[in-house]
Amino acid sequence: MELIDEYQPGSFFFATPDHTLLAGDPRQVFSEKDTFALADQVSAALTEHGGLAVGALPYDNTGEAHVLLPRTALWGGPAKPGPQPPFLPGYRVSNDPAPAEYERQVAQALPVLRRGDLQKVVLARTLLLELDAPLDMRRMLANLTAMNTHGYTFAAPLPLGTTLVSASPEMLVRRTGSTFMSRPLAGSQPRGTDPAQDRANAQALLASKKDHDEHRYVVEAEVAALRPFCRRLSVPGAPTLVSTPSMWHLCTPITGELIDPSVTALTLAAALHPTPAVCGSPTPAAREAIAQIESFDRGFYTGAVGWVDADGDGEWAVAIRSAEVTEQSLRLYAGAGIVQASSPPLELAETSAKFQTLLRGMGLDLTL
Ligand SMILES: C=C(O[C@H]1C=CC=C(C(=O)O)[C@@H]1O)C(=O)O
Repeated sequence: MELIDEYQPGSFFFATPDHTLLAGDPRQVFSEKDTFALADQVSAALTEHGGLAVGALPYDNTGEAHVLLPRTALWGGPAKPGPQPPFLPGYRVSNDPAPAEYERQVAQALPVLRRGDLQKVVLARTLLLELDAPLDMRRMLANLTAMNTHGYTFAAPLPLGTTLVSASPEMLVRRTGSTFMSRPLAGSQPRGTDPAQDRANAQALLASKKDHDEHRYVVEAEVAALRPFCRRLSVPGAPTLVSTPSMWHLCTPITGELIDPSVTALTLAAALHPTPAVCGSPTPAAREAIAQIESFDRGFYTGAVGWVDADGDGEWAVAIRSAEVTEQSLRLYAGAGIVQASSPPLELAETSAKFQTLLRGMGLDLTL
């Protein structure tokens, strides 16, 4: 019996390569916008009630969080559902912004990057799938989990009754006792269609100065955010390659030991979020550029989803490769880090490749 079989709309589902968590029936909901204050409120409630808290942080610190204290929380081993037979009803697809408009938005950021006020900005686009009949979320989650054995697959309930579904490859932070880990990703190439092309794409990524620049800003920002909490911080000198079924990425696994072991996983997530993997560098200028250039509200896309327990342990994933799902629609999101050397058509292609994670999870073979 898989925990995923117990999934009901409104449940919180969080699968990692190590375990599966299914939680529901909230006794309390926290919506505090200031994530450090949120972390303190959640810790106080966990001290009183025990157990754990689960939920989602939005991308922007002007949006409300949605963190719950569930009455029920079931843990299982790694989820191993089989791939599902086709389950998607008929659908219509539309882009927001249109692909040419996204290229124009990337081009709009380039002069600002060249002036040097901004080193990197992550710009996103969305794809709306309107369905002819209700979506079977449980089968979609099962299919995503089956295809995404090395990353996170989650479904987090959101304030207005929608659900954030994701097959994210990126760990924001995992705390176990006084030690923690973060695995920032930035710098990407699509997987190749044959083994030779796939290897060539991986080698091109390893050799790309533009992608190493994109990656370096994330590592530098994470180190600056984490150092005040750390007795020891270990950061490899160069990133390594990691892959998902759709993408290659550059990854730097950062580990550390806390000075104060009462600092929780949620406080560490608050300190890190939003990293330049989803926002940019420096953060205030990137935030401003995103607000000016992007034409939609990110909501919980590029936020963080995870759990924290009464001991302060927990794990938070970056909410990318995600979609906001209603009963009969999915809005998929994909972004790309833009730096001085970016080219609008290549960034458009990168976001199209990133959409494939969820599209394939739905059993769709769509050329974008
Ligand atoms: C913002 C996204 O990906 C981030 C994570 C990995 C690689 C990225 C990149 O190479 O641009 C992005 O920083 C997304 O998938 O929507």
